[in-house]
Amino acid sequence: MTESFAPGVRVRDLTVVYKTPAGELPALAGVGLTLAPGTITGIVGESGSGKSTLALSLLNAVQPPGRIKEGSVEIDGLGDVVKLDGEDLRQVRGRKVGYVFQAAQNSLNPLKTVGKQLLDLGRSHDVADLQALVRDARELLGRMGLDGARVLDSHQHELSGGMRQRVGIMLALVLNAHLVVLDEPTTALDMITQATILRIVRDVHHERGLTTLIITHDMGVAAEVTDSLAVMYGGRVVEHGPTTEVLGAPQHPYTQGLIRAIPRLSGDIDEARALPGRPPTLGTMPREGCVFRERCPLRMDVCDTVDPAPVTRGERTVACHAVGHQVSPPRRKEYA
Ligand SMILES: Nc1ncnc2c1ncn2[C@@H]1O[C@H](COP(=O)(O)OP(=O)(O)OP(=O)(O)O)[C@@H](O)[C@H]1O
Repeated sequence: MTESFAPGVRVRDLTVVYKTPAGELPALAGVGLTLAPGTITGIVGESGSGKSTLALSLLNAVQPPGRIKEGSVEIDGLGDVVKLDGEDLRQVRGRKVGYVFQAAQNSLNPLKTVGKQLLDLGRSHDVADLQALVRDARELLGRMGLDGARVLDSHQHELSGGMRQRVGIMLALVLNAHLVVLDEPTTALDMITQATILRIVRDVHHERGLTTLIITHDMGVAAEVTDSLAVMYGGRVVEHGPTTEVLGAPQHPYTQGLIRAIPRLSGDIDEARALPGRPPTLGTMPREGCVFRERCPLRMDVCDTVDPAPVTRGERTVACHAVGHQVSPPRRKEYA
C-alpha cells in the first residue's frame, strides 16, 4: 500500500426514517458500524434491509421523503457529516467521499459527453490539473477494459449498461477521494467482467490507500473482495466482523441462513436452502422485539419483546439473544 490517508468511519446510533402514509417509519434503527482505515467493508443483506440508506447516509445524501433522524457519521478529517450542509457537503461528495449509487448506470447527463462531465466534475471541485484528471480517467477506464479516449468522447446513449457502470466507478475514483462508497457497483455486468472490475476496485483501493465500502446482494462478491463484512436485516447491522470469520463461522442465525442459501458450483445444488419467509418492509417491521424472530430457528421468548443489542466479542459484533446463550433455546426448529 502507498502512504495512506485512508480515513476511519464511525457510524453511531443512526436512525433514518421515511415518511409514509402511516407516518415516519425507520429504515435504519440505531445502526452502529465502524469502517477501519484502509479496509474494504462489504454490506450484505436482502432487499429492503437498509443497505442503500446506510450508503446514502455516509454522504448525508438521504433525500426526502427520508431524513436522518438521529445519530452521527464521523469520518476522520471531516467530522460528523450529518452536521454538514451546503457548500461544505458539496465539497465532501466526490472529492473526499467518492461514490457510485445504485442507479449509476442512469445518472450520467444525456446531453453531455462523458469527458465534458468529467471536466465539469473537476472544475466544480477546483481540480488544478484537468489534463492529469483526464489522463487518470483514461487510465482507469483502460484498466476496466474500455477504450478510455473513446468513452470520454461518448454520450450516455452510446454506452451499454455495463460500460456506464464502469464510467460510474471511474468517476468515483478519479478525484482521489480516500473514502469510496460503491452501492451494487457491478450488477449490470456479466460474471467474468464483474470479477475483473472488482479486482480492479481492490487493486486501486490498495494502490491509493483507500477506505472502501461495497454494498452487494452477492455473497460471492463479498467473499472475493472484502476484508470485513456487515450483515444487515430490518434496518439493523445484525453481524459484523472479518469476512473470513463471518463467512466461515457465522454466528447470527440470519447470516447462517444467508450462507446456507448460496447455491454452490460444486456439490449438490439442492443443498442450497432458500431462507424461509420474507424480510419485513417498513410497514410490517415489528415495533418491539427482534425484527428477525419470525424467520428465526433459534427464537426464544425474550425475542418477542426485547430488540437484541449488538454485543462485541473480539473482532465480531452480533445482535442476537441466542448467541452466547448457554442453555438450549426452547423453540428451536431447523430451516425447512
Ligand atoms: N424513498 C423512499 N420512500 C419510502 N421508503 C423507502 C424509500 N427508500 C427506501 N425505502 C424503504 O426503506 C427500507 C430500506 O431500503 P433500502 O433501499 O435502504 O434497502 P436495501 O437493502 O438497499 O435494498 P435493495 O437491496 O433493494 O436496494 C425499505 O423498506 C424501503 O422500502
